[in-house]
Amino acid sequence: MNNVLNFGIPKGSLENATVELFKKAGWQISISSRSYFPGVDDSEMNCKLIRPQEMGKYVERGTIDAGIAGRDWVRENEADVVEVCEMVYSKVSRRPARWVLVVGSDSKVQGPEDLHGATISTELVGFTKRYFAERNIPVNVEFSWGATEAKVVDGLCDAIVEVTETGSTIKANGLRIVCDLMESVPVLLASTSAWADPWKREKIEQIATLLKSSLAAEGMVGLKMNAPASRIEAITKVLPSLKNPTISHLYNSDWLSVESIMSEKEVRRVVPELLKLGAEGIIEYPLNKII
Ligand SMILES: Nc1ncnc2c1ncn2[C@@H]1O[C@H](COP(=O)(O)OP(=O)(O)OP(=O)(O)O)[C@@H](O)[C@H]1O
Ligand SMILES: O=P(O)(O)OC[C@H]1O[C@H](OP(=O)(O)OP(=O)(O)O)[C@H](O)[C@@H]1O
Ligand SMILES: [Mg+2]
Repeated sequence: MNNVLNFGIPKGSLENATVELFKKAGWQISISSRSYFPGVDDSEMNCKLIRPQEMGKYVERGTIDAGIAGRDWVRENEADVVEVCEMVYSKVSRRPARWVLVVGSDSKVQGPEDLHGATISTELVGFTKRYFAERNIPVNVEFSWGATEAKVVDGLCDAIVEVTETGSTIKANGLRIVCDLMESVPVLLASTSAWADPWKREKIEQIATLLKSSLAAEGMVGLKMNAPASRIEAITKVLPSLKNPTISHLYNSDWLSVESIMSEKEVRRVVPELLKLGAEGIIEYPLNKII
């Protein structure tokens, strides 16, 4: 029988971004409506959609070998799992999600200490309780099933602890962020038993490497050009690179070929300088992965 890795894809906010990232990494995951068992074009993998709030629990038990979930929920559940790597992406951006303390715009609260005796509504109850207990601020923390922002608008609570990415929900409800409590990024988790199994560990590491290298390549490009040998010192000085630019000789010529990897944003600054220094035949190409 083939070796198979049981892998959890986070259902909900991180679902589409995770599937897109796997696509860049070389795996086609297809999710059909109402089915919790996505197809994947890898006979060594079985995928299952699991809520990020429960991923840690199932990975800890070994029900699934590995999976991706926000670090916020892994910590909340104090799951005993191996954190293989972190990846910086959220629902719509490549930034961490932020858990923030939020109040109504007319609230006088300026810091957590002003919430002495207050009622705080949140989905992340354990973390919030620990946060205030560590600061000796007595508060009443209530579990929220969602639409949490509405509760502080309505006066159902004094403050909320909520996750934010773009800030649009907080803004749309006219709320104010008091302070940041925690940042969270998706993490690749493995069960201790899968990590101890040489085949599964290698498979998980392969997935981690390819997902991370796909993220690393985003916004990066390669730039290649011909340069007169006499100007090579000046040209390499203006070229950003991962390590050092690659330089090779053009056949039967005293010109050199120079190649370098850089952020796409740097290209518009670098190209005019390269032209002034005598570079010719400049080409820019996209990158799929940086390993
Ligand atoms: N824009 C975002 N909104 C909410 N959670 C996000 C966002 N970006 C990343 N996350 C992460 O996604 C995980 C929460 O996923 P979940 O699917 O529960 O989000 P949700 O939008 O609250 O789901 P639901 O639609 O069921 O309320 C957390 O780990 C959180 O840090
Ligand atoms: O900062 P933003 O980009 O606006 O994203 C954050 C919002 O997205 C999530 O809401 P969700 O869609 O899960 O609704 P819910 O409150 O009903 O869970 C989260 O709970 C915030 O409300
Ligand atoms: Mg939600």
